[in-house]
Amino acid sequence: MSTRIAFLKGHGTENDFVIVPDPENAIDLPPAAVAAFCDRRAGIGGDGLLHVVRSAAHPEAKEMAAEAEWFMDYRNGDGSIAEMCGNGVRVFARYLQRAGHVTEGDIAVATRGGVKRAHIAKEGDVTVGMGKALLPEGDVTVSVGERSWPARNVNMGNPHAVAFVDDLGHAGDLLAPPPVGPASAYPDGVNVEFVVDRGPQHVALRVHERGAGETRSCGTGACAVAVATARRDGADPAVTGTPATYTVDVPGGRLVITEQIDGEIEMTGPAMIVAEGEIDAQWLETVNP
Ligand SMILES: N[C@@H](CCC[C@H](N)C(=O)O)C(=O)O
Repeated sequence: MSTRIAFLKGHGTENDFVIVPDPENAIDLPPAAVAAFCDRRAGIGGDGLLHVVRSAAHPEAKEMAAEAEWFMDYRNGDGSIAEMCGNGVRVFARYLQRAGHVTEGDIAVATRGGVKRAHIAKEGDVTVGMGKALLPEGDVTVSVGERSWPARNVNMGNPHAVAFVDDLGHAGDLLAPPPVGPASAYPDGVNVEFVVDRGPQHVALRVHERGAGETRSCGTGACAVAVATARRDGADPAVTGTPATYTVDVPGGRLVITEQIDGEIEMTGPAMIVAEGEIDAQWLETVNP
């Protein structure tokens, strides 16, 4: 691993990320190094890591290079790879703007879940086109201790189980991944959202993220929740011919999600960069000798 690595720290509704700019994909980032960077006590700390690479320089993104110059090589805090990260895309767009790679307005970002388009607003919010939700058939159940709930299986590029509960406290401490069944519904693991109503088209959630634990927000999770809640409410924009907008409160703030009549989902919320620095070379040696 190179001995001088610059990093930044950013968050979107307190879903926080270590950002590692590496345009030419020259930095070796094995899972153990990612986990060390994201460690909140012995590292920098983050729910995940945004490896910023030119699409043309990354084997998984080359084919998207004509459409999107930059690839978000997203890693969960435990070092595992995920297909998509909604808050991550917003923070990624904010980073590209801050670094001067793009200006305010519309930009494209390559992700493992395809090319996403983000709009950077003057006021500070970033809106991202999240694509369409898939709602696989089949009953899913989420359990915490003695309680269990039926859940909705929603795929936003990454897998989610959305459970409506009476009280977010019923989700308990969420120190461990809540069991979700049947396991065959989620061969690669799952992100779990617990949801309560707050008012008309307004809900609140808690989330246990695959590869990160309980986090303060999850953008793909908020989209999954908005779609699951809309269907529960009998609102399917493709059928009603009216877009459905839901406000989703997360422990770290608020996201606004709109599903258009063609099924395309847009998510709007804040995205900030909070710090930048350089990884200490000696520490790096202990992480990845
Ligand atoms: N926090 C993210 C989701 C990150 C990936 C997730 N943990 C997974 O493994 O699928 C978001 O904002 O969407």
